[in-house]
Amino acid sequence: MALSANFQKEINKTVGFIGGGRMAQAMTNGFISSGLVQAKNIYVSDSSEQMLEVLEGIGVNTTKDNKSVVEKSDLIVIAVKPNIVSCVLKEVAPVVIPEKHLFVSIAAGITIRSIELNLPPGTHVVRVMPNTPALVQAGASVVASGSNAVPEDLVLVQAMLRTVGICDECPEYLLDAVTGVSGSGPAYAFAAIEALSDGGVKMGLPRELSTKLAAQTLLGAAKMVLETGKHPGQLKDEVCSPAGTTIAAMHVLEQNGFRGLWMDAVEAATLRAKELGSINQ
Ligand SMILES: NC(=O)C1=CN([C@@H]2O[C@H](COP(=O)(O)OP(=O)(O)OC[C@H]3O[C@@H](n4cnc5c(N)ncnc54)[C@H](OP(=O)(O)O)[C@@H]3O)[C@@H](O)[C@H]2O)C=CC1
Ligand SMILES: O=C(O)[C@@H]1CCC=N1
Repeated sequence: MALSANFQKEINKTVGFIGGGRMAQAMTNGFISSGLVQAKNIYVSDSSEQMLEVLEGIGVNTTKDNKSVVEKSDLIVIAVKPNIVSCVLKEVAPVVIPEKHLFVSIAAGITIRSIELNLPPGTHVVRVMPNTPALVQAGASVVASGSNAVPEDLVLVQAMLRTVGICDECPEYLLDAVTGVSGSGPAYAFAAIEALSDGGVKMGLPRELSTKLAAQTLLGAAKMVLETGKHPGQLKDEVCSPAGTTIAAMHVLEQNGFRGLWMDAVEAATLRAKELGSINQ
């Protein structure tokens, strides 16, 4: 399985983003650099002047007018915070043409049902949980189909997301758990890299070297899991020499609840996604 995406043929669609923050920028940069969509065919709206300036630097079309993004786009990504999704959908609903537009929501926790209820009947909706490594074409996304979406919609959205990483499909009820693993997961990995680097600095390594070694080590380990198909436990065993250095370190990690901590973290993020869905109908 490929860790990162390949260059793709350009799609003949205009793509809109409502909300031009961190995730929209990761996706637009990924789409443009993979050759999937030209910057001139991307329309982004954001309420922040500062954000619009950053987006102009990428070369995409920018505006403060959410409705004009819908009018100019075939596919519209809803990339605002979960608590304002319904407000934004109500605002643009009058200009939505159900036979033309495909709505793609990346908002954590927000259900397809609540999105569909805020749009004209029959509007095609796909819900996605992406992650920020899309910026460097090493993203992980999972898609779930709305009740009016047709197979071609899912094929299109998956093809787009595969230009910025891997993309799988699952039933919607699993998307909150996906959020807990891969949506929020980059933050856990960044914290792990920082902590590994701190350990190196504590033992005398210069910071720059220590961070580089920590990041490359997580990247290499992740590549081995994806490319060898071996169970991560087996790969871990292959590093642990009898009475060696690694098993001594693993003992410390296990004594301090390392695995339980990561599982608790995924559970907390999943439950928070469910909560966001129930309070933002
Ligand atoms: N960041 C991540 O790693 C991931 C995020 N997501 C989801 O993506 C969505 C966006 O997250 P993220 O990119 O981090 O958020 P950001 O806050 O970085 O971006 C959202 C942007 O939308 C702007 N905005 C606020 N109100 C409006 C409005 N009415 N119309 C247009 N734009 C508006 C915000 O401006 P202002 O700041 O001025 O309010 C901000 O610039 C969320 O729903 C999140 O759950 C999903 C996967 C991963
Ligand atoms: O923290 C959040 O709510 C968003 C969703 C997944 C990653 N970031």
